[in-house]
Amino acid sequence: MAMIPVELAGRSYQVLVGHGLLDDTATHARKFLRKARVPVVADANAWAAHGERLAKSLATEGFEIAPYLVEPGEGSKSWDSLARLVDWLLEEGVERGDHVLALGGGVVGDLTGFACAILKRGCGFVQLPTTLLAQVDSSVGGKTAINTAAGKNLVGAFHQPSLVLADLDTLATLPARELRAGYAEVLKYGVLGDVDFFEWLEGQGAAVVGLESKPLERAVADSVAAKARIVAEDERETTGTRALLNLGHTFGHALEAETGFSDRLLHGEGVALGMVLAARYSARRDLTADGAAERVARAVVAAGLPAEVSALGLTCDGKALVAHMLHDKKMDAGTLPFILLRNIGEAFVAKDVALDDVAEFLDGQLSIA
Ligand SMILES: NC(=O)c1ccc[n+]([C@@H]2O[C@H](COP(=O)([O-])OP(=O)(O)OC[C@H]3O[C@@H](n4cnc5c(N)ncnc54)[C@H](O)[C@@H]3O)[C@@H](O)[C@H]2O)c1
Ligand SMILES: O=C(O)C(=O)C[C@@H](O)[C@H](O)[C@H](O)COP(=O)(O)O
Ligand SMILES: [Zn+2]
Repeated sequence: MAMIPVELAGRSYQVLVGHGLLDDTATHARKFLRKARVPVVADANAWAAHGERLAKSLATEGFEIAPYLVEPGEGSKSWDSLARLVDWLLEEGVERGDHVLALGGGVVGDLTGFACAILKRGCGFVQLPTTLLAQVDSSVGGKTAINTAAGKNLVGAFHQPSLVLADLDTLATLPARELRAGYAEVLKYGVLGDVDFFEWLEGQGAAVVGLESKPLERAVADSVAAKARIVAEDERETTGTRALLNLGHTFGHALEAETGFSDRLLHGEGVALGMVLAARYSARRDLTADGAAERVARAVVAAGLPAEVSALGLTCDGKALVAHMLHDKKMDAGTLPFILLRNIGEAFVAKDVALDDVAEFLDGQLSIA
């Protein structure tokens, strides 16, 4: 098992990565649970596959679960779901000093985290991530949010969990497409800041997605450690360091919006496409070393992820995608910073990108057969 600290003044916490952790939830989370009845917000699929193990673990320490099931899918990161969940937490009598457990992927983690951020001005929560994406990314770092009609994650809060238990065994029941989507965020850590990790993934990516124990544990633990370092340095994305974690997301979120936040394009797939677009756009501006962009694209394709936006069958043009980008939270006094590459492992924040140039670049990418 790996234990990775997220060091933040006054609210540091541990991320535990390993096998069988869900069976020991009661042991690890005990100090956060003050009442016999424990509210658990769970993705319905994660609950069906792993709820019993969680209930059994809590029962060994005398806890009883109050389950609240969330409908799977991005649609649950909505005002309606948030309102229903907050009402339920209030009915359950959750107090500020209590902790809520969130079992599931990034959708349940983001929704529950946000509900806990605003419930009575903030109660505690523990993340029990059950997707690869949630284990390597969304359960760590305290970004919580819902989507609105205008775009992705537009209403939310920074609210850190008190503990994260990433049980690798839960990934055994995850559909292959979801595993691949989560892998995009793993690859992201290599592309943005660690060429050695990227190279290791070029060799071991298939083993990671194939859930081979050792490579999987290393990939998850190294990803979490990379994220923990960045979050500790720039928790609220104010200095530019944390913005690097947004590599691929400016393009990716626009594609997610254009496809209606639906199963047509999963978040991780949008990130994979977005990373390739960011790399190619960097090449267009002569910023990157020769061949770097296509090397990123090859790593994406090798993992069974989409690398060509033209294959999505979108009918919009580049301008329409750029219009979605105007809602990006990185927007600053009318300028949209982009995360671009000098090389693999060397991402940086570019503040001099002209949006009509991006639209023109995207027109070309949309029509590549
Ligand atoms: N807060 C952050 O820092 C952050 C980081 C990255 C992504 N995100 C957000 O995370 C969301 C995507 O998360 P995700 O990829 O985990 O998707 P998800 O939460 O929708 O889960 C993916 C699918 O897997 C199912 N599932 C979950 N665990 C399972 C299991 N163990 N076995 C079988 N099925 C299981 C779910 O029901 C769902 O159908 C997006 O909304 C994205 O914006 C947030
Ligand atoms: O933690 C971060 O910071 C990230 O940017 C991680 C991303 O993978 C994640 O998708 C995040 O929710 C995107 O942030 P947003 O601020 O663009 O909504
Ligand atoms: Zn992401």
